[in-house]
Amino acid sequence: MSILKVRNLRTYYMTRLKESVFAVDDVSLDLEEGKVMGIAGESGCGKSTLALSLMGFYFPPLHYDSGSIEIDGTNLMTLPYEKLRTEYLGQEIAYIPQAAMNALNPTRKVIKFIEDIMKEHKPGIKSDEVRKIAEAKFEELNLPPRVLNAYPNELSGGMKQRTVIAISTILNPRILIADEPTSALDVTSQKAVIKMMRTLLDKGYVKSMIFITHELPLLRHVADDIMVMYAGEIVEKGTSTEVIFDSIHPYSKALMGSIIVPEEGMKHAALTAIPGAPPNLKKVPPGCRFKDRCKYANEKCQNDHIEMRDASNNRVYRCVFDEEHLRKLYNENPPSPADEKEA
Ligand SMILES: Nc1ncnc2c1ncn2[C@@H]1O[C@H](COP(=O)(O)OP(=O)(O)OP(=O)(O)O)[C@@H](O)[C@H]1O
Repeated sequence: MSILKVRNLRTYYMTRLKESVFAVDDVSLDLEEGKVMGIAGESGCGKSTLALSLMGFYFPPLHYDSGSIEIDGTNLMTLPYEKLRTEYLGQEIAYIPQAAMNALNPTRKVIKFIEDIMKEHKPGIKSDEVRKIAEAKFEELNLPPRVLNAYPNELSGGMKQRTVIAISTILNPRILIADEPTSALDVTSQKAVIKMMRTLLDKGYVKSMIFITHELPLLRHVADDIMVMYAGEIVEKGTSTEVIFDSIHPYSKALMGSIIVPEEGMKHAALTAIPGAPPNLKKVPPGCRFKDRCKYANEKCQNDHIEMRDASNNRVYRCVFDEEHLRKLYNENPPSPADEKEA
């Protein structure tokens, strides 16, 4: 069953020079109950903007253009912001922004952040009741209760990030959107964060999750399904195993080839940089947005807007070539470092 249903969402930044930057362009997705959806793409592809847009955070310079965001059939875009804030945000859908752990006010104890959230949503709740709920939740999540009395800068990076996740999910939101929750952490802390996020799902505190990262391979341990984003658009959707080990779109392939730390099952893959940079979204080029970096691009890729197309196993991707042709291209001319297209 789909908890979150997004259709043809378009959102944009209006710059001071009155230029529109469509950072989320015609994005559709279905988030199923019990599932983790990974969103991967290079920096600047629109992942964080998608997260902000899903939360209804339309504050200048970010604006809504068109499309729908439905939770259980209610289109969030039709709700007054106050209703969205009090009835949906934090309870139905919660968001952990990038680098949230470094944004905690260092002069307040952890329990105070939890009190603020709980008192906002349950006016009249007593402080000792908040503490009881927080202690029980922290125990379930394997966080020592002493953390509640700590100041943020008394915690290690990994512990601080797990604490931020515990604070953000104190109201048991059905959908959790985590933006790069493991970046800037060492491998051990990354694993602890991922384990905790799995615990939140397994224990039913959170029903579904969106996990945003620029490290596509990391999603192998986290996500059930993956969407790859490029220049504001989704370019491929499939199960985690399919997208990681058998990607169809040339960009997903390139992203997988550019991993720095080879992991189990990928150790023999050649390391390739993706030449060039994503296009400037102020002036989106016609045709395929990846064409200038794609070694397989030809004249078909130059002009028309490229639509999503179906592939085997209910997968979808955005390319002029059909799946069979792409696989043939990969066989004949593998995406290898030796013949990278010049930027
Ligand atoms: N305040 C802003 N005003 C104008 N353009 C913006 C603004 N914030 C982001 N953008 C542009 O929107 C596009 C998408 O940015 P976004 O931060 O969503 O990408 P991202 O994939 O999350 O990257 P990162 O991983 O670096 O956060 C980029 O082209 C970026 O330059």
